[in-house]
Amino acid sequence: MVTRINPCEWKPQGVDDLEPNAWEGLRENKQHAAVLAGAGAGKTEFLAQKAAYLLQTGICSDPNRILAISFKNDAARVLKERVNLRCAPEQSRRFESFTYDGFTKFLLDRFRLAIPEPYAPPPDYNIYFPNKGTFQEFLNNQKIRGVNVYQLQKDIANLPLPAGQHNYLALKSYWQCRLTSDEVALSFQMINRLIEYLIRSNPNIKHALRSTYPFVFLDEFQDTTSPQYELLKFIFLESNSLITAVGDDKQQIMGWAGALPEAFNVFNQDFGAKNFDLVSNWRSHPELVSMQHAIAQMITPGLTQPEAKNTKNMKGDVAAIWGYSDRNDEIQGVSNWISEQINSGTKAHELAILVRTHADKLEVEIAPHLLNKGISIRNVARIVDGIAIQDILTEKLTTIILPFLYLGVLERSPENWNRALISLCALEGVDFVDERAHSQQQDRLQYFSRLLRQDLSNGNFHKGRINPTISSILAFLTEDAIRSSISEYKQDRDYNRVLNGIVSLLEECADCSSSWLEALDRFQGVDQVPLMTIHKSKGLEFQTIIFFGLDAKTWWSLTPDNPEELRSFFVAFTRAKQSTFFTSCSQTGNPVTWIEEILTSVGVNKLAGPGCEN
Ligand SMILES: Nc1ncnc2c1ncn2[C@@H]1O[C@H](COP(=O)(O)OP(=O)(O)OP(=O)(O)O)[C@@H](O)[C@H]1O
Repeated sequence: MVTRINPCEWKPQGVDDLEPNAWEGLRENKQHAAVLAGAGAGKTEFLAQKAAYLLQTGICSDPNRILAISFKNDAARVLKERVNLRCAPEQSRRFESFTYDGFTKFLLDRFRLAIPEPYAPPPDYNIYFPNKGTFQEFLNNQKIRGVNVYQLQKDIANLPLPAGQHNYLALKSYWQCRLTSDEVALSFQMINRLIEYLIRSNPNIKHALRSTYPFVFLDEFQDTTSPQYELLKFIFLESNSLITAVGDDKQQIMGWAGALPEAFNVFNQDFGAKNFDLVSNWRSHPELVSMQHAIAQMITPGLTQPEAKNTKNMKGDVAAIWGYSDRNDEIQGVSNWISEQINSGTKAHELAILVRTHADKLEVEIAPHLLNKGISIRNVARIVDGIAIQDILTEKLTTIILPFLYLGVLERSPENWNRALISLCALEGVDFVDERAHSQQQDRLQYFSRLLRQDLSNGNFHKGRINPTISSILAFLTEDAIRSSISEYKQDRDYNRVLNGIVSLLEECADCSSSWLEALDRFQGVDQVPLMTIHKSKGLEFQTIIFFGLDAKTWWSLTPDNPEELRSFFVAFTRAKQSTFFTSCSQTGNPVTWIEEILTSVGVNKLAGPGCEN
């Protein structure tokens, strides 16, 4: 039996301390809480600590669970991992971390048959991502005239089912076509509506959710869409479940995708939440924090500057706009600068290149220059065998397989051992209080990792070994157990897509490595310069950020009256722990003068870019 910690004696793990407001927010378990904080304030860390607090003290006791909903797959995975590593397995298995779409899909797969007819989709439904063209095509095919495509798109996402009650033929017909076609495909917006209908029609499901999850965490709350928020409100308002919403209004960058305006105000009004403002910045050092604050003030005037907790550990400029007049000079100059940084000891994966859009175009331009210097770049959005690298890395199947591969390569690796054992016990349904069953699984793991080490000995380094080794891991864990416990993998197509992606990416990495360890590290992006769009960089952090293309053509919409774009700029700026650089090339576009002026006023100067100083 795991011993409970007295709440007064509980201490945070992995960090020395929390700031006073974070402590208060963590201990708040009588009222809903809204934790508002700037970039790098430790919002995600706060949720991981709060989960550990609730589970380890028994405030969230068996069989109750914590439901955590994050915005991105990797945020959901990181949160889950932190809780796994800090809590006993019996506790951490009661922490369920989903993305919003993952949560609604999980409910759909579980309760599909309870959706009133004719809305229950078949078990092998697909997920699809419609765009304007898809809706237009539908209207054309159905010969429906006079319907605005955008309005139809909005109504599908917002109007409750059954569709006929709105006396709106196009909407009803859209649902009918989708649900009766040979291959049923649903968007996540449609799944949201189906779940709302499911719960409205089955009050017992609502009660079950309320009693299963007395604690609900919402990360990056500022980007929750209206239908997502309405569904959560419908399930949890006026229940005993306590919601902790964390976020930062200044980082709302999903307005175009329907993010709820004034999300925190709406939440406060509906739920009467108590507010906790975090005032530290643990990520960046004081000079960078002051610079970031100038932009934060433009988004929300009157803000107090956060207290920077990180220290500066580098010489030279911490931020600058690097001016170029020629695109080749820009690419060459930045490549040389990156190479110098790596030669002086910076890890390649700590130097990230961000772009507003079209990471693939920049990859084509810059990758050969870096490769000439022995540096690899990783475009996290690149598709490998039908799936983006960033998605492969955050898939649950990857989190299960990877620790086993490391155990086959490393003689001792306690972290990977723990991760592998947690997966094994969870898949075998081992009760963690059953010490005998637990120790049997340890013996099995020990035996199997010995076999894996024979399989992956370096004399055996050949990419042809990857597929059979992964197959043997899956056979050991049994694919059936994996697929029945992870709702996303119920359908062959989804499961195979991920599995093929993992194998192909690992084979690709083995091609440029000289050992298994190098290939596995490479798979994870170690020693490669990450390249991504700002949207993909959300929630991440790096030592240095180089933002390519601060010019009026690339960033035509960065104007003083477009707050969403300014917030995107702010997100990019705040990813850096030590330094942030922007490139601006007159051959690509004119400078964004107004933002350059603001940056200059806080010490971010425009300089000749590396390589053209003379
Ligand atoms: N109490 C703490 N003590 C020391 N380090 C901390 C603490 N809280 C957070 N950190 C570290 O500070 C960094 C930023 O934390 P985190 O990512 O949780 O911030 P955030 O508020 O979610 O950031 P953002 O919204 O900008 O993505 C991380 O490296 C994290 O490990």
